[in-house]
Amino acid sequence: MANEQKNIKVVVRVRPCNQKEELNTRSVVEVIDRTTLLFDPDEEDDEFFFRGVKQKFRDVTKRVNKKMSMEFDRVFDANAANKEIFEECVAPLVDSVLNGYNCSIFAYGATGAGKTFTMLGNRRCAGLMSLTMSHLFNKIEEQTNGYRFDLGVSYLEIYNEQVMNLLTKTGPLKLREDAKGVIVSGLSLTPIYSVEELLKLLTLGNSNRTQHPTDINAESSRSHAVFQVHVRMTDSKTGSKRIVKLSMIDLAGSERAASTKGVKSRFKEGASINKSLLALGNCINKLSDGSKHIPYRDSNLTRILKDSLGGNCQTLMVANVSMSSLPYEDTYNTLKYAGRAKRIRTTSRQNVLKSNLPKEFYIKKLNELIEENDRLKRANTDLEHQTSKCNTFAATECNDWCYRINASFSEILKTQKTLIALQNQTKILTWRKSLKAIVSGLFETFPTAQRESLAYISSCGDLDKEINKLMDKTKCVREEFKNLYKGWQEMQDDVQTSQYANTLQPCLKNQFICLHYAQQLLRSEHLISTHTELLKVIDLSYKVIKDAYLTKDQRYHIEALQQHFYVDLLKTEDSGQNNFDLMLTMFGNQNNDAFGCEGEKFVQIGEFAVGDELFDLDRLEDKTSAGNYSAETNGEKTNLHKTKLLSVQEDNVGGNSTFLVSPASTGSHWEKSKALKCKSNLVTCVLSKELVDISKNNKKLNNVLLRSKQFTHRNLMQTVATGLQKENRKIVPNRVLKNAGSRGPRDRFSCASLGSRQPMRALNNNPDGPDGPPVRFNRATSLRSKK
Ligand SMILES: Nc1ncnc2c1ncn2[C@@H]1O[C@H](COP(=O)(O)OP(=O)(O)OP(=O)(O)O)[C@@H](O)[C@H]1O
Repeated sequence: MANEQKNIKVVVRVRPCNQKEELNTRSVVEVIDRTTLLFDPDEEDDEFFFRGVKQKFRDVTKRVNKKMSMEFDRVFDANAANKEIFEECVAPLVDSVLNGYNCSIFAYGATGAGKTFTMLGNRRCAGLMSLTMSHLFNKIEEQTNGYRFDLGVSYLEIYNEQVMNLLTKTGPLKLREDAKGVIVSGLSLTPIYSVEELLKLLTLGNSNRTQHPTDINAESSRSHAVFQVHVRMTDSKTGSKRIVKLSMIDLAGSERAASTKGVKSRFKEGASINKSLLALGNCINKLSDGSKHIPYRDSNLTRILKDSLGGNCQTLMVANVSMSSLPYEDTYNTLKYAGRAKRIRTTSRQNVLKSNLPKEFYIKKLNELIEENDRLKRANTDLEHQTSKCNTFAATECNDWCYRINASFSEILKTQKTLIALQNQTKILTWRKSLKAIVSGLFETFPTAQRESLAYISSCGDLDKEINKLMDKTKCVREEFKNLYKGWQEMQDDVQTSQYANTLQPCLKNQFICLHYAQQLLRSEHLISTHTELLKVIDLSYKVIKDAYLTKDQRYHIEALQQHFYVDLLKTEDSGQNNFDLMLTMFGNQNNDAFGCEGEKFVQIGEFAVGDELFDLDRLEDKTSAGNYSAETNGEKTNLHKTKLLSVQEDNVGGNSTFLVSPASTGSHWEKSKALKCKSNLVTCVLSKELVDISKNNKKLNNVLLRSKQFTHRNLMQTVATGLQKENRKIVPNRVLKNAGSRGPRDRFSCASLGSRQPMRALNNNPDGPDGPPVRFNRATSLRSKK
């Protein structure tokens, strides 16, 4: 067991002046801070006057102030209460007692300095003894370390060098010394079980204590009182015991012989007290000097305090002083001794009392300990196993993160799908609304188109109401979407700060890519649905126009167009784009007032504000185009206004229509194929049955024309003309004019002029224009060829 070397802890307690001291005295102790005091400081009114004149120098007849600064473990000023001293200085000693260390607390000081007040207190204020015992009992009750506690107390006084038992009022008792220390012969311990019992014993002992009034203290204790608590701690497992001693000593106050006032018994008392205190002072001096021989045997007081001062003990000395200048010398001596006592070192060690148990007990104990050791080894293995599982735990935690990310993204995905579907639906309905307006316009312009128009209008229903409904829903879903996005961002932040950030980043990235592809998919679905809607409208418009507006001839041509390419065209994969072009070809090329709308207006029917979708949803709809719908091909936007391949222009009400090829198609493969189709249309029109019946050669001629690589208006007309001439020549050569260089009435190829039965002369009158020769078809020729 390690020995613990410690200095005696010395605290100074300054008591306030009593009534007597308050008059004509000054304070000789000034507390500077918690550990420092100044003894005999300068007086404030230390001024010296000579013949009424203030002198620079002091009164030489006056004593010089000591102004001694002294340091202690703690200095309590006149305002300090017993409880404060207890909590700061004594309570830690109680803990030491329960840990097996002997402890002593003794109050030192001159008579009337406040020793008894500190140790015993009074009716209003409990002293250190009762406070300590209460605390000790409380601590014992709290103890759960398998010890059983037995307490016994003794209360002695040393009066005139005689040791008396204050509890039994017996004595004098003899002191004996053995290897364990000083023993009071015939002293029996009184067992106690509660604080109340203890306080009763203390009161009893105090009442038995010798007290006599002195000059300074009316209730001066004329004896040294030693209160000892013996604590026996028994380990309930091993049966080992330890006995610890807590001593609390209230010393008698030193006094001058003069204060005995010549009373013999008081004089003897005082001499005895002074002798014992002198012995105590000597012991303190020797101990602090480190002397080997300590004169403990000089008095019974020092014999009893032997253990507390220089033995196996943790000691607290409370040096009591008055702040008054009356007991100046006593205060000085007390402080001087206290300062010396501070240097004393005690060696304390834990007290253990081995019990005389039989060998079998230790064998049994050893076996138990071996078992315990095995059990702890197993527990250790379990713990190691659990530690290795921590990695599994990390994996589980990481999985939880992944699950959270997946859940969050699937929610976003779902909501995004709903949101885009709602937007698409709204867009389609907005289209429909605009188309309804157009169809209504058609209906006004062409009353004959009533049936188709009305059917369409009635099929549309209350679009405004439906659109509003959808927009409300969209608003809600968008809000939901925003919240989800916010949650996602928070989760992303959490991921960044988590310890699995590196592992989870790819997971986040993957989910984001998935989201992006889902957007693309929805986008194409959206385009398909809008194309389908557009097809419907084209079809309807076509019917309306055909029935209401075109002449018989034109209707025939349109039908032919429809038969030969329009229907096929609609079936092709890129039908959306082509139909759109066709639509514009038919209606949007030039301002067509007849339809009650402009091409541009027509294009804008898809106007729809997309809004501020998240996750780059805004890319799905180009905001810069202000929501104008336009079909896209490979991400390349086609300008619908410029895609004009073929236009139908009204020539006259009588049915003479002119078909012309727009010079717009050059460049890309797609554009060329469009041009080719237009050429094909034209050729089909030119060779239509009504104009010239060359059915047998129709296919052949058709091929010839289509092989032509010249797409210009002029070249195409030339090719057609030449081709027809050749065909005519083959059939009836002499009836077809070789010189087909004359121009038509207009600067373009006129099917109408071919169809009408105008005299050839009239046609030939026209000089050759830059656009090529006019071609004449002789109906009679064609009829003959048929035969
Ligand atoms: N800190 C204090 N605050 C207030 N009063 C005090 C204080 N200390 C002592 N007194 C009072 O001073 C008087 C003397 O105190 P006390 O009896 O404790 O002195 P003592 O040192 O025990 O003297 P003696 O050695 O003669 O027994 C008592 O009336 C006590 O109430």
